[in-house]
Amino acid sequence: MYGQIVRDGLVNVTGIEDLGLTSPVLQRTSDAFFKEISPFLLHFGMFVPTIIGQCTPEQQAKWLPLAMDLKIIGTYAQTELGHGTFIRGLETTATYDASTEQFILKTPKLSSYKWWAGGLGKTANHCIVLAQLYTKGVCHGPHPFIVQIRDTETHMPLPGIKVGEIGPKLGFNTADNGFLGFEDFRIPRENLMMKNAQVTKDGTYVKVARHGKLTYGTMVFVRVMLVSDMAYCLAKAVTIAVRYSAVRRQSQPKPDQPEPQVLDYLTQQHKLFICISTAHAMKLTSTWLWNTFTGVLADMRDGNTDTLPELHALSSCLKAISTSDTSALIEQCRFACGGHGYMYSSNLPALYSFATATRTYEGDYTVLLLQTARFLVKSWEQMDEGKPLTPTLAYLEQSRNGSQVSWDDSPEGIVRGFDAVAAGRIGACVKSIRKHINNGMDYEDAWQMTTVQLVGAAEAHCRAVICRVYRDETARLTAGCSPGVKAVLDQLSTLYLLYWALERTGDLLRFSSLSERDIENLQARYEALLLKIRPNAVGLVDAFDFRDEVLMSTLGSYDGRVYERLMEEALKTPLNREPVSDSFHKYIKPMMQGKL
Ligand SMILES: CCCCCCC/C=C/C(=O)SCCNC(=O)CCNC(=O)[C@H](O)C(C)(C)COP(=O)(O)OP(=O)(O)OC[C@H]1O[C@@H](n2cnc3c(N)ncnc32)[C@H](O)[C@@H]1OP(=O)(O)O
Ligand SMILES: Cc1cc2nc3c(=O)[nH]c(=O)nc-3n(C[C@H](O)[C@H](O)[C@H](O)COP(=O)(O)OP(=O)(O)OC[C@H]3O[C@@H](n4cnc5c(N)ncnc54)[C@H](O)[C@@H]3O)c2cc1C
Repeated sequence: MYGQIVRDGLVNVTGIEDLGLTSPVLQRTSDAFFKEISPFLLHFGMFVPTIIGQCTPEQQAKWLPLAMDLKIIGTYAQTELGHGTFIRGLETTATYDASTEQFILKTPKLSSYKWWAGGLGKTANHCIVLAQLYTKGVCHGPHPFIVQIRDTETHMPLPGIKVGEIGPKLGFNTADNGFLGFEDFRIPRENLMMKNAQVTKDGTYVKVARHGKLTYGTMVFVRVMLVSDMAYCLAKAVTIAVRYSAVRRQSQPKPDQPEPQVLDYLTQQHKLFICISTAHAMKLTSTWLWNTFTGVLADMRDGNTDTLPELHALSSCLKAISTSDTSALIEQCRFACGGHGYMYSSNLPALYSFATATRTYEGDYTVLLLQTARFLVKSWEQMDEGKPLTPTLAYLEQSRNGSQVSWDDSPEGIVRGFDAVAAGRIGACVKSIRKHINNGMDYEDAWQMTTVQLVGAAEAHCRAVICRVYRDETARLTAGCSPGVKAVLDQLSTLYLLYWALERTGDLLRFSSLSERDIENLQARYEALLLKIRPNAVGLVDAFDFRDEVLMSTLGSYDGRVYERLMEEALKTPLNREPVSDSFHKYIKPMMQGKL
C-alpha cells in the first residue's frame, strides 16, 4: 500500500507513465499522504529516470526492477560543498583499477563532499554519484555511477562511506537532504552507467554518445518536468487565495453598505487573476515542452542530436522563468490573504518554500538563462551567416532588417510585439558584445560585460515563447468547446498578454511603435477584463479540482469554513495543551518576582 502510494504519487512527476504504473485519477495523491516533501522524491524523480536515461539495456535489466519495486532506495548526488553549477569543476574522483576491475571513489577535500541530495541523509541506501572518471591516468570528466552506500538489512553506512543529514533549511525539511564522502570506496566496473561512455576491463575509455552533454540528460528531463510542477503548485496557491478572498470581507468603500468580499477589490483581482492565467499558461507550455522533449528523444534514438541545443535552450529558460514566476506569484497569493496567509496552516508558506527552492535547484535561475542566451546569440550569428533558424527563433527573421515593428493591440499583435522585444534585446546583446570586442576585449570578457542584458534577452525570448504557445494552444484546445468555456479561456489568455504588455511597456516603446495612447488603451482593457473574469473566479479555481486533502489549507477548503478551521488548528498546537505552561513557573514568575 505504502509503496503503491509512493509510486502513484510520483510517477506523474517523473514522467515515466509509459511504464504503465499510473492513471490520471491518482495524480499527486502523495501530497495528501506525505503532507510535506517526500524523502522518496529523488528516488522516483531522478534515480529511476537516470537509470532509464544513462544505463545500457543490460544495466537497466538489473537496476530498474529493484528500484521500481523499492527493493533499493536511491537518490542523485551531483552537487558538492564547493561546486553545484559548474559540473566540470566537481572534485569527487572515480579512478579505474584494472587489476581488480573496480572504480575507487574518493572525496579528496572537504569541498569535494557531496551535499544536498534529497533522501541521502537517512532514507537512501543507493545513489547515483557524479564523479570525475580517471582511467589510464587520464581524466574524462564527470560521469554517473551507481553506488550502494548502506547495508540493505541493517541500513548502516558501508565501510568507507561517510553519510549524514545537512540540517534545517528554509523548506524541504522532510526531504533529509544529505552529505556524502568516500574514503577509497570501491565499486565494480559495471556500476559506471554505460549508455553514453564505457570503460572496458583493461581500462580503455570508449565514448558511445554522439553528443558531449548527454550525461546531463537527467537534468534536462527534470527541468522539463518542473514546468508542469510549477503550474500545479501555482494552481494550488491561487485556489487557496481566491476561495479565501470570496470568504473574507473587509472595509467599507461605500457608506451604509455591507463590507465587500475582498475579491471584489480591483487590486485583489489584479493580484490573483494573473495567477490563474499563469497556471494555465504554464500547464499548456509544459505539455508543449514535453512534446518537444519526446520529439528530441525520438530524433536521438535515430542518431540525430541536431535538435538537442534548442531543447536545452528552451528547457533552461522555461525552467528558470516558470520557477521564478511561480515563487513570486505564490508570495503574491500570500499577500492577498493578509495575516492569515502567513499561517502555516494556510499551506501558502510550504508552497512558497517549495517553489523558491526550485528556482535554485536543477540549475540556478541566472545560470540557466545565460545558457539560453548562449543559444540565442549563436543563432543570431548563424542568421547573419545566412544559415536557417530553428522553429522557436523564426521570429528573428521578421525583425532582422532593423525596422521598428508597428504596434497592433489584437492578441496576435501583442504576441508579435513580444517577438519584437525578444529580437530587439538579442540584437542589442550581439551589438554590445561586438562593440566590446572592437574596443579590444576578448570574447569571454565581452560576454561577461553583456550578461545583465543577456539575462534580460533570455527572459524576453522565454516570455515570447510562453505568450505564443499559450495563445495558440488555447485556440486549438477550445476549438470544440462551448462558446461560454471558449470565451472564459480566451479572457484568461488575453489577460496574460495584457498583463505582460503593461509590465514591459519600456521594452515595447523601445522595440515597437507603441505610444502613450496605446498604453492607456491597454490599461483600460486590462481593468475591464478583470471585472469580466470576477464572476467566474471561484469557478475557475474549483475547476483545478483539488481535493481538500491535497490542498491542505485552512483558508482554501471547498466548504469555506475558514475561521472555524483556523481555530481548530490553533487549538491543536502543543502550546494549548495546558492552560499554563511550565515556562511560567520556571522562568516568567521568578522574573516577575525579581528572582532571575
Ligand atoms: C520533478 C522531480 C523533482 C526532483 C527534485 C530535484 C531536486 C534537485 C536536484 C538537483 O538540483 S540535481 C543537481 C542539478 N544541478 C544542476 O542543474 C547544475 C547546473 N549546471 C549545469 O547544468 C551545467 O554545468 C552548465 C551550467 C550548463 C554548464 O555546463 P558546462 O560548463 O559543462 O557547459 P558549458 O561550457 O557552459 O557549455 C558547453 C556546451 O554544452 C551545452 N550544454 C550545457 N548543458 C547542456 C545540456 N544539459 N544539454 C545539452 N547541451 C548542454 C551548452 O549549451 C554549450 O553548447 P555550445 O554553446 O558550446 O554549443
Ligand atoms: C532544496 C534543494 C534541493 C537540492 N537537491 C539536490 C539533489 O538532490 N542533488 C544534487 O546534486 N543537488 C541538489 N541541490 C543542489 C542544487 O542543484 C544547486 O544548489 C544548484 O544547482 C545551484 O548551484 P550552487 O549551489 O553551486 O550555486 P552557485 O553556482 O554557487 O550560485 C551562487 C550565485 O552565483 C551565481 N553564479 C554561479 N555561476 C555563475 C555564472 N557562470 N555566471 C553568473 N552567475 C553565476 C548564481 O546565479 C548565484 O547567484 C539542491 C538544492 C536545493 C536548494
